[in-house]
Amino acid sequence: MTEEALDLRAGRDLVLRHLRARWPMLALAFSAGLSWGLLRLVEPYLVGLAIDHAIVDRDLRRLTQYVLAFLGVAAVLAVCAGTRRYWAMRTSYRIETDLRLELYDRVNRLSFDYHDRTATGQLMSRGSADLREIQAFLVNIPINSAYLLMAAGAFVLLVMTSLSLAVLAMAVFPVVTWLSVRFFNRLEPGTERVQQDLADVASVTEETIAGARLVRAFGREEHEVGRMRAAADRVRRDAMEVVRLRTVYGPLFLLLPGLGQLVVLAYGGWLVVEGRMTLGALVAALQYLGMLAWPVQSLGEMIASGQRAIVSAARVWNVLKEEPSVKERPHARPLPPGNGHIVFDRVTFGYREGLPVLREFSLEIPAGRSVALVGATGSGKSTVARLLPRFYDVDEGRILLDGADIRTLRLRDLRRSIGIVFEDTFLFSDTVRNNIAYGRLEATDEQIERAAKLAHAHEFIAGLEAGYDTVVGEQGFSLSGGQRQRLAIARAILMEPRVLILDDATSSVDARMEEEIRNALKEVMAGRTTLIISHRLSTISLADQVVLVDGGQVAATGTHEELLRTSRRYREVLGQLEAMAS
Ligand SMILES: Nc1ncnc2c1ncn2[C@@H]1O[C@H](COP(=O)(O)OP(=O)(O)OP(=O)(O)O)[C@@H](O)[C@H]1O
Repeated sequence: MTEEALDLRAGRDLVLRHLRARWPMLALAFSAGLSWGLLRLVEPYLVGLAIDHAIVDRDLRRLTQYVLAFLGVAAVLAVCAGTRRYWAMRTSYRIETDLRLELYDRVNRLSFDYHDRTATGQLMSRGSADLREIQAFLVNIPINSAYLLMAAGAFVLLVMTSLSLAVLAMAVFPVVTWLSVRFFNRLEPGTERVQQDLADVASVTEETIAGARLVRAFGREEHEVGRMRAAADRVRRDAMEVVRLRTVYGPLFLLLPGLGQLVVLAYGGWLVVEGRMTLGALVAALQYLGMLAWPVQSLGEMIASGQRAIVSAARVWNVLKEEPSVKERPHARPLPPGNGHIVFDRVTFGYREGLPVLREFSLEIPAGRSVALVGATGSGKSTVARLLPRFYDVDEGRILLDGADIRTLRLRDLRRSIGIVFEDTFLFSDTVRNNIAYGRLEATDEQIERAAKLAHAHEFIAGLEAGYDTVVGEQGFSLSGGQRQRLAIARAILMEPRVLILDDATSSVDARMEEEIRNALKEVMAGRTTLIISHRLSTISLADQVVLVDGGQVAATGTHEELLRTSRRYREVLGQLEAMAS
């Protein structure tokens, strides 16, 4: 779906930075691995000695000595192999966790505009498939280095045994390496496509699960299954392409080194028969050659796995490098004292450059007063509300809270001072108590209950099967729209915010529920600066003042009755809202 630009160098640097940070573990894995690689070379040497100096000479005492020495080496090898594997695994999982936390920390800090333009499934795939790819490569670094060391040693020993034999036996290896590089160069784009396809499948899955209700409501199950079929088919097709490549090249990789062994057996056998080489040396040479085969043919795979890991790391880097567009200034101030006096001073703002939603928007809300923003759909009401907690920063003009430009304040202070109730209430799979206390974990049971009472939620909570301990949210008890909204109101007011924003907080409930929520709102709004955005007249009428937003500006202000009398546009907009509601 989305093709993103990848900075491979940055991906590599990211992996290196994490390897450096975990160097003690890595050093342990390497030392065990390298000891293993060197010791493996001793085994064929011992076998050669045993044949030439014990078996051929029929000396059983010596044979026993060689067997015991072989056993000793094998035991140390086993310990080294275990230690290498353990520390390689430990390092790779540690780095995967480090990266995952770094990624999650970043995602949690990014501003709204980032989430506006990034598909959730893509982000989820960064945290799963891509991190797995990196881990799979990391775990193989110490292991493959050990194999490479072993192969280099085997090569040297083979040359020392017989130069002509080594040259002949190695003749096939350039072919194997060439094939390997060719294979993995073709494999690489294929596996990259599969990775991207899997991210797309994750996107579709995430959307259909998150939007399950919508899918059912509109009877679009078949369409969604069709969408998944297309995405899943792409994975299958691209994965099969990779399988075809492996089917062709895999047997070649087995066959060619076998030819090398054949050459050694024939030419080396001749050398032994002619008495120009000992039998032990031939057996050792055959074993050295065997040790070379695997590392040489898997060289391409190592390179490809490294490339895949770097592509994945570059994708992860694309998230890590994002800077939140809304940032706290270096010497940000705490919140000044006050009761929530708000000024929008000639604010211009647009989500995209050159497309302003608000144009020189000016509005003053005295502390403790409530204002309802009314306007046609898409006129920018919610945008006004999103600017106050700095979900986005204004392009021009400024917003003052109790006299301070909000950009000079500590972000956390600012956001904690604003309670927001959105149109759809998100509940975590957790208890009612924890959902209410989400913004203030240290709140006592009494405080939570008081907030619930104010929000007219206490009664229904008390009626739930486990009261405040009932688990709600996706995996728990399902609450009605009105109940969810009242939990959201309780959650907002538990923060004792200076400013309360109700963004379409009553839109998803029926008239009777709205009545209940309205009663709750009346109490929590008393004496608190409140910004109401609603399509419902009854909710709008809760506000002291109504502001008509039109063309990105304040078109008129007054009480509901005043505007009804004086503003034709207000009457028009209300007409539209009513038409929509009915
Ligand atoms: N995240 C976003 N990215 C880009 N454009 C956006 C975004 N959110 C809103 N817009 C656009 O900004 C304009 C104002 O949107 P806003 O949500 O503020 O309107 P609203 O008055 O609250 O509408 P409604 O009454 O339908 O909720 C609309 O044209 C909308 O398409």
